[in-house]
Formats: sequence, C-alpha cells, structure tokens
Amino acid sequence: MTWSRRQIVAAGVIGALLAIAVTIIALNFMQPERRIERQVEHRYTTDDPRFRHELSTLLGPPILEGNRVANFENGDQIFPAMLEAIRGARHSINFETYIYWSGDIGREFADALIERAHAKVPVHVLVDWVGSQKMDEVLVHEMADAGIRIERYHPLQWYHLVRMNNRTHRKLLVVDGKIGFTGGVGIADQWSGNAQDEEHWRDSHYRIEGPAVAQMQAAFMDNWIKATGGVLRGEDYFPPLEPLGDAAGQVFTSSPTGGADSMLLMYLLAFSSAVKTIDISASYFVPDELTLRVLIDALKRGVRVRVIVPGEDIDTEIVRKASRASWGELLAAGAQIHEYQPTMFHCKTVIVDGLLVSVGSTNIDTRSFRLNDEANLNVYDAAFARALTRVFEQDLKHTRQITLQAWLHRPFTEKIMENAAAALSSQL
Ligand SMILES: O=P(O)(O)OC[C@H](O)CO
Repeated sequence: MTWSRRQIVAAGVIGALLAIAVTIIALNFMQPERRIERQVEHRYTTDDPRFRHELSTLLGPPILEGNRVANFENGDQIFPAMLEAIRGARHSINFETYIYWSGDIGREFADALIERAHAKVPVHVLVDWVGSQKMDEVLVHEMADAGIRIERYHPLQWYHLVRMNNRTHRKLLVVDGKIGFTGGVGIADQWSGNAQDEEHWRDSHYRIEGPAVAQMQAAFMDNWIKATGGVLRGEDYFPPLEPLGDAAGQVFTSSPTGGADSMLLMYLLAFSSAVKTIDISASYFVPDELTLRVLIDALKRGVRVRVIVPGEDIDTEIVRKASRASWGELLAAGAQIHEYQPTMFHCKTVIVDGLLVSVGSTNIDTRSFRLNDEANLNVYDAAFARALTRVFEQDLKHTRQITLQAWLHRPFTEKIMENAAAALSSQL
C-alpha cells in the first residue's frame, strides 16, 4: 500500500502529538519537588540543646522525656518479649510489618493475636503486600475469622502501578497504646534462634514504654489511615502516658507521600553532629552521595566511624555488591568496615557520640530514604547508648575487617559486578 502525501503528513502529526503526550505524562510522574541535595554541615553536637531542638522541630514529633527503652538480641529474646506483650494486651494491639511469612513464628504470632481477639481485644494488623507475599492465606483467614482486622498495604492494582514501588517497610507493634516495639525483625523463621547458624539471622529489636509510645501509635495510624480510611481513637489506643524511665525519645516516620526526606535528614543531622564516634550496624548499607559526604566529613573531623555489614551470608547479593562499590572513599578516609561472618546480619542501629541512638526499620540505602515508608525511634540516653555499644562490640568480634588494601586489590571481575550493581542503587 502506498501512502498519499496527506496521509504521511497526518501520520507525522499524530506521531508527534503522541510523543508530546507521552513526554507530558512521563514528566508528571517525576518527582515534582526538590529533595535534599546539598551537604549538611556540622553545626551542633548531639548533647547541645540546640541539636535536640532542631531534630524535634525538623522531624516533627518532639523529643519526649521519661521513656524506658530495652534492647533484645536475636529471635530467642525478641519473639518472647513481643509475644509476652501481645498476650498481656487488654485494650488494643496494632501491628505493622513488612515481612510476615508462614512458618512456626508466623503461626505463634497468629495464635497469640487470635487468642486476644477472642478475648475481645481489638487487633489491627497491617502487612506489606510485597514483603508478606509468603504469608499463608490460611493465617489471614483464621485471623479475619477471629475478628482481627488484617489489611495488606498497597496491594497490586492496575490503576496504581506507580505506587507499587512504595512499600511499608515499617516494623511497629503497639500494645494497649503503652508498649511499643520496633527494630529489624520480620515475622519469619529466619529470625528465630540465636544467630547460631546460617538459618538463624542476627538481629536487634527494641521495646519502648513511656510518652513516646503515643508517637509510635501515630506512626502506625499514618499507614492504617492510608490502608483503610479509618482512624483508631480513644484511650484504648492513646491512653495517658506517665514517665517511666530516664530516656528521652522520639518516634518519627518518612514516606514518599509525606515527610519524604525526614529519615535521610535525621541521618545527615546525626552524622554531621558527631565529634567522637559513629557506630553503624547496617543490614543493607548502600549510602547515597550525601550520606557518604557527611560520613567522610565526620572522618575528617577525627570522628571514629565503624560499620558492620553482612558478609557473604546475605539474602540479597546485589545489595552487598552495590554496597562494596561504595566503600573506597570511606575506607580511604579512615572508616572501619567489618563484615559479619556467622550468619546474615540484619541489624539496623546507629549510635552517635555515645548518646544518640537511632533504631527501627530504616536501612542506609536509597530504598529506605526515598522509596519506602519507614519509622525509627531515636533515643537520647548515654546509658542506653553504652549498652548498645557493648552489643556492637560483641558483634565486632564476629566480623572480618575489610581494609583499603584488600578492597583495592579485590578481583577485577568483582569490581565489574559491583559497579554494575551500583548502577541500580537508586532502587536498592
Ligand atoms: O527489608 P528488610 O530490611 O526488612 O529485610 C528483609 C529481607 O530482605 C528479607 O529477605
């Protein structure tokens, strides 16, 4: 078939209009606002009241006095503490998790939640649709039959494809509005045991009691509203909270749909405030350019920076490769990077100058800083920081340090693979 001149011109015009329409649609899906893109300079130290004031006002939830915080190491300590709190619930249970997989631990949690639901305690469970794909439907049905309101966050919908990349990675359990838990743990058998072998991961989880629990409840509510349109109110969820301990604390969130830069900002402010030490336990450590710069600046100020990351035993090899690609400048500036040897290292803990501790769901990578919903607990308490430093140094005993020389002389093929993985770091 031969086209007339008019048909060719018409096809050209239609093609050009289509190209313009596609470009406009693509531009509309791009980030409309600017994000943090300039370096955060050192200004105040962590013990300076102005630092606390800045963190309170910039992150939103204020730092509240009077909290009691405890750490739990590995499933053998973590799960009994969480289950004890669930079994003791009298007024409400709100549970948000990225990973809920079937298995013995999943069963045990379901049984405990179902038992409380039968006792007429309102139970709300929010699991991430992607992260909890391996959750058995039987568990979901049993929970729903018992009266538990269980929801999946951002399920696959053809008309919401763009938001599929925004997962809730938050790990929050709030019981009676009075006891809160957060940390690295997922509900799966990998987290059971005591990190004794490759089947049992190393992780830390934290319990908070006191005024800051209301902020954790608010963090849960943020995504509960998004998932259900409903708000849970009243004293079952927000009871009066008396001071119970000496720790100042703050629970805050980040999400691409609100407070997008809060988590990145917190890490930038924390690292840039350091004058003595930064200890980072990071299951996934792929720092972006800004995070690298504040860490390198801290090293130049004489701050000791120690990082523990997983070794060969890691569930997502591509992240390890992208991570290793980023170490050159850090090592050259004097950072100590250690790979954990016995099993997968899944901790997410930062300790700055023996005072500020940040724990929760956040990984030091772009997925946590820019793409997912996260929630962290900041604690300002020297005794708690000391306790976690002891845990950090215990973990250090099971690591292999990667020196600059070793990193520089790693095999050429590894370098190629690492740089290829690093090219994907905006999604990792
Ligand atoms: O995303 P995280 O840090 O909760 O880790 C989950 C693991 O990748 C599960 O395989």
